[in-house]
Amino acid sequence: MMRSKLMNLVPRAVATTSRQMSTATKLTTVQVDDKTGIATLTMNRPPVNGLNLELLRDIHQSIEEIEGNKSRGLILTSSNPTIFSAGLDIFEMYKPDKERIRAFWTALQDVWLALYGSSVPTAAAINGHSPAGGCLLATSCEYRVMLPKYTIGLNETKLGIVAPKWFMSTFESVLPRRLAERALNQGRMFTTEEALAVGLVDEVANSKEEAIAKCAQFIGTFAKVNPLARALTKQQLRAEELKQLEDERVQDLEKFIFFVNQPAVQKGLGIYLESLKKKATK
Ligand SMILES: CC/C=C\C/C=C\C/C=C\CCC/C=C/C(=O)SCCNC(=O)CCNC(=O)[C@H](O)C(C)(C)COP(=O)(O)OP(=O)(O)OC[C@H]1O[C@@H](n2cnc3c(N)ncnc32)[C@H](O)[C@@H]1OP(=O)(O)O
Repeated sequence: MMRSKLMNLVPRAVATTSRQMSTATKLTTVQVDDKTGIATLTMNRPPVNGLNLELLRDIHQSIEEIEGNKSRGLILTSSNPTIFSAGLDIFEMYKPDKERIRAFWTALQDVWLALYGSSVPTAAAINGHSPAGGCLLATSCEYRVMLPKYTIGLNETKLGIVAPKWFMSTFESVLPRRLAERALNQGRMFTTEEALAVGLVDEVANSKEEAIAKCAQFIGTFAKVNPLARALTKQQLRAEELKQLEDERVQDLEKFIFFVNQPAVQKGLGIYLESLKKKATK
């Protein structure tokens, strides 16, 4: 897979406008800035960018498109003004349909393999809350810029569920081990300011536009670096985690199906969904 991605590393021609590359997908858009050659992938599934099967498939398709169109980098962001992504759509896991939940988890694996293993430089413009699966997407990128007064983290234990190993190793690739372990066990959500202090995000910006500009600046730092050497370096650094999931995809899926169907887990998810609804009616 990486071999074919590496074939795409010939720099693209530089023009002066911005083009919408993909409108075929409904829940994501890809906009390539023809001046910088950087693609912005925007998630657009109201109300909270809950990662359901369709959104995950569209994100995957958009990443593949960006890999294929010789973009110089990928910036992941959201069209929602206050939420980057609320993480996995809990309705996919609560009283799940037998076939659909398999497709759902497989699509999540696809997205992570494509994003974490992307051959192009990646950055997240985190323009809102980013719990759980939202945090997974952000930490799969190489750089993070976040807006003030939001939260980010892996809060799974608070929901009575367990973040899979690859969620944890992604988190741990950003945070020091001791801090990552404590935060995972606590299900801790970090405010923007706390996330900056511990290095969970790299910079804070005051608007989405500024966040995207800072992400573009980060991607620009590779302008004078040989793209093949950069991609191979990234690939080697991330190879172990990628290989682990590639090798254990089926077992990972079965473990998820077994775990999520446990009565205690279903009960916990039901209670959590109720608490979200109650919050909305307060
Ligand atoms: C031994 C075991 C070994 C291995 C384990 C194997 C397998 C592991 C098994 C499972 C692992 C799963 C990993 C899970 C990852 C996840 O991502 S779980 C999802 C976690 N997400 C959250 O907890 C976020 C919850 N949402 C919020 O905190 C807030 O909604 C928000 C901060 C994102 C936004 O707040 P507001 O702007 O105030 O919006 P509302 O809260 O009013 O929400 C609007 C609307 O959206 C619904 N909603 C919110 N989040 C979700 C969601 N994640 N899924 C589905 N629906 C969601 C919310 O209920 C509101 O709905 P309505 O009331 O308008 O109908």
